[in-house]
Amino acid sequence: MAQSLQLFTAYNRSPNHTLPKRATYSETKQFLPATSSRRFPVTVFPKLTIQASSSSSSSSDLESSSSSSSSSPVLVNDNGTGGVLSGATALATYASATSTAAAVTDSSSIEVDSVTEAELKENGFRSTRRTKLICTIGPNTCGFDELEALAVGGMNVARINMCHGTHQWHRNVIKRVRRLNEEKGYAVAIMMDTEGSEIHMGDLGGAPSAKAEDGEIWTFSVRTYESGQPEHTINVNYDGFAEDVKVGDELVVDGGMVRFEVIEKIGPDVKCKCTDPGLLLPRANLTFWRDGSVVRERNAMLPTISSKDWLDIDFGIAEGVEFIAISFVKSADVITHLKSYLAARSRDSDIGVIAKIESIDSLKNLEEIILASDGAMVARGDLGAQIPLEQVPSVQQNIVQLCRQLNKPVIVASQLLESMIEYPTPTRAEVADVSEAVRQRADALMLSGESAMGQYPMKALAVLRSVSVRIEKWWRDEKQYDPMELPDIGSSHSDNISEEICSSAAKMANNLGVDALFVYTKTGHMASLLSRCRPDCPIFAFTSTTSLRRRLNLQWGLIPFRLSFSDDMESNLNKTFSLLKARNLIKSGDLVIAVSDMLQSIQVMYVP
Ligand SMILES: Nc1ncnc2c1ncn2[C@@H]1O[C@H](COP(=O)(O)OP(=O)(O)OP(=O)(O)O)[C@@H](O)[C@H]1O
Ligand SMILES: CC(=O)C(=O)O
Ligand SMILES: [K+]
Ligand SMILES: [Mg+2]
Repeated sequence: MAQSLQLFTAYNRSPNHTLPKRATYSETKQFLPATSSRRFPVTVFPKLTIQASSSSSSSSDLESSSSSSSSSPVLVNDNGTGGVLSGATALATYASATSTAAAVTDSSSIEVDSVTEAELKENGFRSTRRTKLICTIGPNTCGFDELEALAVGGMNVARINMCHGTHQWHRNVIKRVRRLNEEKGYAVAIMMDTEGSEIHMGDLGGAPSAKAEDGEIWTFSVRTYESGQPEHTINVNYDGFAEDVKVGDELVVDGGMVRFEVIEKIGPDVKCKCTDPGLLLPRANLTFWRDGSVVRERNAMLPTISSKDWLDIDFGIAEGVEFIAISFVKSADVITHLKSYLAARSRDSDIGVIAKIESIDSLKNLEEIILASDGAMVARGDLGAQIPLEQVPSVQQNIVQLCRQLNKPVIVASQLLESMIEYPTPTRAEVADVSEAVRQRADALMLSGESAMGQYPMKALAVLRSVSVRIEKWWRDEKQYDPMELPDIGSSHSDNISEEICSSAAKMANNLGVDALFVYTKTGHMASLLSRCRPDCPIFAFTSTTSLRRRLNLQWGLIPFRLSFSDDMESNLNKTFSLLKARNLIKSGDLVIAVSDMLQSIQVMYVP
């Protein structure tokens, strides 16, 4: 070790540290001006060299994730001068290049997924993507090949929505993702999203969608239609529906995708006139509005976790999902209740509970809900149906900030690239929206219909990836460090020491321009504390279990590896250096800062 400095006292935190000038990294991706109105962003790629691994290590205990990889826009162009490929071609080329890398690594004893490996080697640590990407899996992405293409394209977490499909369908998706992880070394986590018991439409009698035109009269009814659904009829899942609505109310489908006005009530049937035409999707959410605000009659008393949700949760436990996202959370109690249920039911697994913020009640109790949860999702689809749309951006920013302060991962979801359900390129406004979420340093961005049933799931993911990398690079080049004040959150002195160590390590990493932060963590806590600081270099998180490795894959900037390690940091570091060097993932002279759960210290060293 060329230089090792152990600090047993934490540095003082300064919110406004100045940073030294850093080398700029060559551009890997850029948007060129479009000449036609809809054009896929083009990609300029640096040379990608795949090097054979010269591993001499006998250890079989290191795995790295795709997550990091995720990152990049790395694609292949062997002249390095800016050949232009379409996103899809580029992805395919990259995939084939990296599968060569995978083949090379097969002969060695260290597992590392090909995408991460190729990217770390080619672009260096600093240009790896920090923002994590979640894809909702649906009919267009549930096959093994599609799931693999998503993993290659940077999917860190696969979301399954229990509003749709059977347990068998979801089980097959989970199995395929697990197989992908096992065979290819990815660390794609599974997030199960509950249906919740808010009011929603039925399944449209099996039709994939239905078009509602301006002025058409539709009937919303609690009746279920055994023998086929009459035309322009929608089943509603909430028994009190016809009693609760009034003539003149506005009925809002899916947060405003389609609107109706209630014109007549006939027993259980509610006749409505379409005032804002659009596409009705199966099981879309329904809200009704009166005098400018959302009406919450008896439906406000519906349980957050319905009996169907409990069955789905049992399914999630049995399948060993990493995260359960709870729809329409109203208060912290439900999260606490679920967490104790999970603790009792699944002693050996540690399922993270994500609170979906998508109702007025959840905004009222925001801080206590986030504190009780393991993360939060800004579910803008339903949220935008409950609060005026123009409030959604500021609410998003507040939730993202609060989550970071409370050290909980946060996901920005819904309509990021909505137009890509139908078109191969995003709108400028969508790109701006994605950029803003990245600039806010959300942990993760989520695709919904774009990846579940859209026509261009891989392209939508490629857009998230390239916009993330581009915006992250831009803020690094512009030195736009985020001086967010991070309050102490720990309840014990030892927790506070960990926080101080992580914030000091992150600050040192920025000031010294180190190549990577290393964290050795048994619980993931120190890794999340480093991620919370949003440092300027990637964080290699070493953990001893595969399930924790997958869980860490939701958090900003973490590149999770599985590694068997001991309490002896010196030997952990030497082992890690030799394993990573053998794979050409780091080289002599790289500057690294390391922290761990086991020893309250910060070590700064050059890779020997
Ligand atoms: N498992 C599935 N099977 C069939 N279609 C699906 C599935 N998952 C999603 N979809 C389709 O993709 C669309 C968007 O999916 P998504 O799960 O993101 O819905 P959402 O409305 O954003 O989420 P939520 O229901 O939690 O509010 C759905 O309306 C549905 O048409
Ligand atoms: C994701 C989700 O549930 C929403 O946006 O409503
Ligand atoms: K859901
Ligand atoms: Mg929702």
